[in-house]
Amino acid sequence: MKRIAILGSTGSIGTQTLDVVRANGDIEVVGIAAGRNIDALESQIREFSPKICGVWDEEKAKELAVRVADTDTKIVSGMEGLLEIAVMEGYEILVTAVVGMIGIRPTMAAIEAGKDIALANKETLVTAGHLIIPLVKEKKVRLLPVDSEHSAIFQCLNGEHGNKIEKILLTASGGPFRGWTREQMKNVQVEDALKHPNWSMGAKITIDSSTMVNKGLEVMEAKWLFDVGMDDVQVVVQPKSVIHSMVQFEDGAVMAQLGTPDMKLPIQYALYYPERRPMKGDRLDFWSMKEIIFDKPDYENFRGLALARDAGKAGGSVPVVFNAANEFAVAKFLGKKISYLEITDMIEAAMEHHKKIAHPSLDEVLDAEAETYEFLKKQWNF
Ligand SMILES: NC(=O)C1=CN([C@@H]2O[C@H](COP(=O)(O)OP(=O)(O)OC[C@H]3O[C@@H](n4cnc5c(N)ncnc54)[C@H](OP(=O)(O)O)[C@@H]3O)[C@@H](O)[C@H]2O)C=CC1
Ligand SMILES: CC(=O)[C@@H](O)[C@H](O)COP(=O)(O)O
Ligand SMILES: [Mn+2]
Repeated sequence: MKRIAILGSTGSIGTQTLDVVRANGDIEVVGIAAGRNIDALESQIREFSPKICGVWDEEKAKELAVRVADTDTKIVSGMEGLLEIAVMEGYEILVTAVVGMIGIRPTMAAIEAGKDIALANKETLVTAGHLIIPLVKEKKVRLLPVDSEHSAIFQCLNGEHGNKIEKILLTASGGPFRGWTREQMKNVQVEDALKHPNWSMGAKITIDSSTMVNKGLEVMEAKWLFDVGMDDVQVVVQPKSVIHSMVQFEDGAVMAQLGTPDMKLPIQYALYYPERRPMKGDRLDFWSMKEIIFDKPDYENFRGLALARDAGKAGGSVPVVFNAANEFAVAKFLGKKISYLEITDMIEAAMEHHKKIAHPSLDEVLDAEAETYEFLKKQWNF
């Protein structure tokens, strides 16, 4: 019996992780956590009987505790709650499926406690990769990628026994505005940007895919996971998301992982690695697909992708500012407080304003996040 804890159990990745648990029947879920959605948490408690459940919002945590008083699940709240789940005894894999930099501290605490990490949350690695990767090595735990492209790369590397990567070919759908100019994107509304061509995901990452900031974050994520330089990761637009990513080796061979757009595969692969378990669901039909189209990314109109490259190359605290500004801007866009193009305007302004710290400590990472929020609030009069 495997035992896991899931931070972000009510979200897109969290609920699909629970689907994988249901389908396999040999995983015990000992801890779950979410932000505010206590209706979903209550039904998860009743179905999976976790020992502990975290709710970020303190009031909601109190409400949930009353609702589930008839169960044995302990309810905790806030960051203390997330940390308590992360370090609890009696489980092996933490699924980090919360959205945003909030994932850094519990992920690091879990690694310190010797847990393997199934990592969906890319913001954690983008902003704290310089702290997390050495810690993973020191504690000898496994960092198992869940993000579809990184799972694909991980699968392509399986059995390569340390053969050197010449290049990572990171595929991108290009999002709903592929081929558009900035002029055409001026009046994009939230509802338009939430229509991803291939994947059904949470709101924040769906907006990130539309701006291609998601791909920028993923280039930095690949840099940390696979120990390559920013220029060793080539973004390849492949609109149907059939090829989830590829690895080119020094002899010119290219290995690719293909599949339907279903996150349950990378989630299951991470949970059972190195074993492949059977999985029901759609299969690719190459006869009806007929062709796979490729294109170059458009760095001029998708400024977020260009800014991500700059941030990744600058390193230190700059990716923190890139990511924090994007998290702030996307929340404002989803709340209909700023226009679509202001997302990248905010990222650019925050990066220009920031004075780089070469090797930020965890406190400096979190301070750079807070300072970015303060700067943008002031500049945009929030
Ligand atoms: N969805 C996907 O297919 C993919 C997602 N990812 C990455 O995985 C992560 C999760 O994405 P996704 O599942 O789409 O996001 P969702 O928005 O669907 O879910 C986010 C989850 O995090 C919880 N949460 C939010 N804030 C807090 C907090 N402060 N404390 C505790 N829990 C919190 C939410 O709880 P509540 O419901 O209460 O708000 C919810 O359970 C992101 O980093 C994303 O980039 C990567 C690849 C694919
Ligand atoms: C499912 C997943 O991993 C997402 O990150 C997805 O890849 C988004 O697609 P694009 O960013 O390529 O549009
Ligand atoms: Mn991805």
